[in-house]
Amino acid sequence: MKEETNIQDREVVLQVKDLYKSFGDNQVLNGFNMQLHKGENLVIMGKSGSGKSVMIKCLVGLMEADRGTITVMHKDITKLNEKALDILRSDIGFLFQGSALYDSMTVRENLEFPLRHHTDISKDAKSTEQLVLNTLDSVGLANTIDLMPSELSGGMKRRVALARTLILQPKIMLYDEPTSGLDPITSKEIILLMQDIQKKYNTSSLIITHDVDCARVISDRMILLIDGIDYAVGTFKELSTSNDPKIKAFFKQDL
Ligand SMILES: Nc1ncnc2c1ncn2[C@@H]1O[C@H](COP(=O)(O)OP(=O)(O)OP(=O)(O)O)[C@@H](O)[C@H]1O
Repeated sequence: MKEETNIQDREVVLQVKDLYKSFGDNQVLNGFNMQLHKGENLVIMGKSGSGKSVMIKCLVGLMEADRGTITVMHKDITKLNEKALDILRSDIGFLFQGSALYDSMTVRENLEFPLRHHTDISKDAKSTEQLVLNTLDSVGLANTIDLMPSELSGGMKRRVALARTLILQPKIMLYDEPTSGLDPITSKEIILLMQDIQKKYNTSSLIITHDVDCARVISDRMILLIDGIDYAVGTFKELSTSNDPKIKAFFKQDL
């Protein structure tokens, strides 16, 4: 008997099938497919303008696809009403490029903020404080609880933004360019933190990045979004050693 389950054999928590989206003559997604398995780190790479953000917006219901199906935790999101969609969204955590903190609030208040909309998690002041502290601790920043965002470095802000997302204990994490704008050392710290979090919370993560180093370190599997489709799917090793000119160019280019 095998000791470990193959990722591909695990439950599918997010699935995109045959997704199409165009803007006028600009056919951005042309039948894109994707499957994210439980506990998996799936990286999506694509050149600038290839449709990564469009895909992620369709995923979270911020944009309507022309055609195709999107299933999150076995539910077809196009068939859900707003209330059901809201419940489902609470299972999904986002760390987007611009996930800015609220500048006028302390770190503690920033983390308490999402809890207000999810009273099932926040019970009383004492347990809320403990939850805020524990979550900050998991990003290594428990000592910043009473600081203002202006007192934090760029990397620390990104960590606090991550903690603010984690406090709702999402099952799926969506990271859009988690290392953009950070220096190489801080980027590495964020990547290690993403790995720690995946282990601690057993989340499934979809990571959109241009950062080849980030992809190498974090991905269980990768998808290259080229010409609006899932042009290549495989491990970093498989794709980075491919002889296909389109894939090769991808790994050489500064995207
Ligand atoms: N609301 C919109 N209206 C019209 N065109 C759009 C809209 N949103 C995106 N596009 C177009 O869709 C294409 C893909 O854009 P998208 O933002 O998804 O690229 P991306 O892969 O995320 O790029 P980057 O890595 O630079 O963020 C682009 O040609 C863009 O101009």
